[in-house]
Amino acid sequence: MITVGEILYTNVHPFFYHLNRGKLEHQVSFIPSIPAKLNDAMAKGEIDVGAISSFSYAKNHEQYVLMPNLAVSAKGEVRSIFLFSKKPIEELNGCNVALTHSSATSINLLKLLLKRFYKHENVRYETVPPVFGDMMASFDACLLIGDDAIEAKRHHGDSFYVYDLAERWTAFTDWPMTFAVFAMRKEKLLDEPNGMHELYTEWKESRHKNEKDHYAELAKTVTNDYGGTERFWQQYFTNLRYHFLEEDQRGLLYFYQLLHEEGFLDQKIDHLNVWDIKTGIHSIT
Ligand SMILES: C=C(O[C@@H]1C=C(C(=O)O)C=C[C@H]1O)C(=O)O
Repeated sequence: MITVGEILYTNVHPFFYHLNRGKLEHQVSFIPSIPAKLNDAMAKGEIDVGAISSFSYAKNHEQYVLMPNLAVSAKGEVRSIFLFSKKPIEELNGCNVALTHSSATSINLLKLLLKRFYKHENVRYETVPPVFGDMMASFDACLLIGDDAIEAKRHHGDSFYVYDLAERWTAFTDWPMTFAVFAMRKEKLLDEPNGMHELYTEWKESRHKNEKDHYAELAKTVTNDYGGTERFWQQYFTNLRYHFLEEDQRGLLYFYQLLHEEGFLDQKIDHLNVWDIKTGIHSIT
């Protein structure tokens, strides 16, 4: 049996929407949750495979192997990871910032951007539940991700300064940002290569079906479930990068390098361990 983490955010729907759950049922069980919980469960070995925060991969890379060519990345705007602020971002030194408890990558990306590129040495961060009203009642700014961020922007986007973190990252570095990667626990891959292969094929197939109709059907379903317009969701999915191309991988390694330089990541990560279906695990530098 393979235990699979399923992020409860719309941004990973392209991989899950057309999944043939009936076919996988006999060998796979799904655990739906927010990224931070799935990161922890995966680190503890309670989950064997799934999309996790790219930051969490860095922390536990010795235990993990990445599935090739699957990720959630953006070059420029991501449209679902926002810093909402009462002041312009340039003036946040000395301020209090609330961080959503559901993220790992974006909270570290925010800390990195503020320290490295805005030269803010003195920002106080607190991790709290993603409740926009509570966050803005007690803090100068707050970071939300996923559907929480989309909803807050929809309702409060005009009342605050709003910064898209991927847009900021690409503006400063020219690289894409990868928020989620598909990681497997190494020992499970060795035990169940066929089951992993089947899952991998299903995720790719689901993504392919969504790309084929330009996310039209998915956008319709998501609009019914979450509101917004079909046009918004179709553009949202089309804008995201789901193929973890070489440029995405290099951008991710650059992110890890800067995190290490600024003291947000103890380990120096200069390669990614990626599964090659034919030859086993190989290293990308
Ligand atoms: C694109 C997004 O990426 C998500 C952000 C994550 C993080 O910050 O740790 C983790 C998983 C991703 O699904 C989003 O939430 O909007």
